[in-house]
Amino acid sequence: MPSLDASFYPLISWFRANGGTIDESSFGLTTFPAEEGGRGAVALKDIPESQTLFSIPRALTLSTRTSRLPSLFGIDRWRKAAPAGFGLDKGWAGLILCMMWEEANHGRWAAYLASLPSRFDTPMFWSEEEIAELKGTSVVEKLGKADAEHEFYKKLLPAVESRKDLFFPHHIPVYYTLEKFHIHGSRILSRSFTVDPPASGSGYYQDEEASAVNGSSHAMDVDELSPEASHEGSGDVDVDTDNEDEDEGIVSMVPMADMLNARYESENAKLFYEENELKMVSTKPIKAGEQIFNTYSDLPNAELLRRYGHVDVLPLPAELGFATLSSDSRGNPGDVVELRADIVVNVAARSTLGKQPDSSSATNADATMEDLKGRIDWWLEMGGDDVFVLEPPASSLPADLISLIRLLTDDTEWRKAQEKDKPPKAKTNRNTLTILMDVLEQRLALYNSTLEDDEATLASPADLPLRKRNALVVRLGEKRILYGLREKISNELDALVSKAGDESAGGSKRRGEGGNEGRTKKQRR
Ligand SMILES: C[S@@+](CC[C@H](N)C(=O)[O-])C[C@H]1O[C@@H](n2cnc3c(N)ncnc32)[C@H](O)[C@@H]1O
Repeated sequence: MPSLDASFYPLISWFRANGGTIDESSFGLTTFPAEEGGRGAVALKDIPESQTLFSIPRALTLSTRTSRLPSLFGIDRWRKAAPAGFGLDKGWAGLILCMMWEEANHGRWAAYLASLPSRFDTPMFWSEEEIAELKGTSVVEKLGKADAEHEFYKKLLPAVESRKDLFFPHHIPVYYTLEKFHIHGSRILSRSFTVDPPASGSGYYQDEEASAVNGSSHAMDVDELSPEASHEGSGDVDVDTDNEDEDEGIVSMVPMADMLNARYESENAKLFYEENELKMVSTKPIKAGEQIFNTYSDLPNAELLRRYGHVDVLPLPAELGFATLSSDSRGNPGDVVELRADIVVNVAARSTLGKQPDSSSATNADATMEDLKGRIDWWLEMGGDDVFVLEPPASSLPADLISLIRLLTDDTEWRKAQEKDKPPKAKTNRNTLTILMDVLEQRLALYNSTLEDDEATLASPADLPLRKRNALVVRLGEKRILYGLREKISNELDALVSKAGDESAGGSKRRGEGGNEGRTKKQRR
């Protein structure tokens, strides 16, 4: 069993002194090896299902509702957009400012904030060279570093500078810096929960008197637990979390609940809420010595890395169809690949031009692009997506991707779609599959390395730094899906070709199975 670590005592004693309760005979904090999450929670004895491991008074969660700052600042100026106010109830700037202020003034959450990490392995903190390792993955586009800096300079700093009585000038270079903004933002991204308000609707912004009351637990005897508070897996720095509505869930830091690590399909505890407190409850029996996990909805590695700074590496079930060239087939079974529609449009344009007698003419190219632009605008107007999610090969291909390919490459389908006001059905034929193969090649071309390269690097990981290794694991997972899909589509094409051969030998050729394009053999990346 992992040893219990005295470094957790300040957090635990602060938690208990402020009304938190812990079943200390069952629940302990400890430090696991880094690849198992580092600091985390452990079962000290066999725990049955539905046992409360600890409880947190709502008043001890840290949010713009529980911090005194918004009411001291003035709710109107906090909420109103510039120039009348600072729009601090939108996004995470308000919560970040509360965290900065509580830290600067050694407020109620000082011991909790001091216990949180200040160093992160999320790509937000990576160097350019490290970020380059992620080229081709969806992580790069979603970093949101520029948006975060904009929030800091345009919203948070002006609010700070407007109130010298609340934000002392000598605190500014220490607590209200861009670096601190990123640190608190990353703490929110990796640890916060969205907590619904109590049914009574009380406790919106705290006034001074209310928050002066220590957050003692008014434990209620409630047999039935309400739905769980959701882990803030969904939030982004740039997501608009409009907290105007008092019924809406609010992004909150939840001490103790955020000490639990996550692992694919390993969740054994969940956070539930009652009127006055939140409770972490076991959702299955946990054996003494096992880690207690609260998992954020089995995310793919790209998202785990972007939000939390870690990746899951587990055996990949063969039936999911991930391609592997080596004997080591480990990764995250929940991986997916994002595919942008512009790749599909470019491949469709090439295919259309290729069929024209004078494919090199600039006039033809312009006309083709103009036509495709009309089709894609129509697609978006009809609510079509501009990013598709490719799942492991055992799952079916996204129906909307097939539909878009038909819309872009088949004039009859395009005409029918407009007549019926409905995108084409997701039926595959030789033409769609050939285009899909090309799309997969183009998607693979976005990476700097091949599956072979990555597997070879991972096979000799001796001095692979953690960030490089995590980037490689993300790339590898995505490529294993793309290679697997390419194999699957190639087999489907082969089957169609031989079926068409048989039928033409037998004299009957089915409609729709004999596109003009021959199948082009691509060089494997
Ligand atoms: C909610 S906190 C859990 C407590 C955290 N381990 C700590 O030391 O404070 C989430 C963070 O823990 C780490 N983590 C969680 N699950 C992990 C896992 N399976 N492998 C590696 N790190 C993990 C990541 O750094 C993540 O951002």
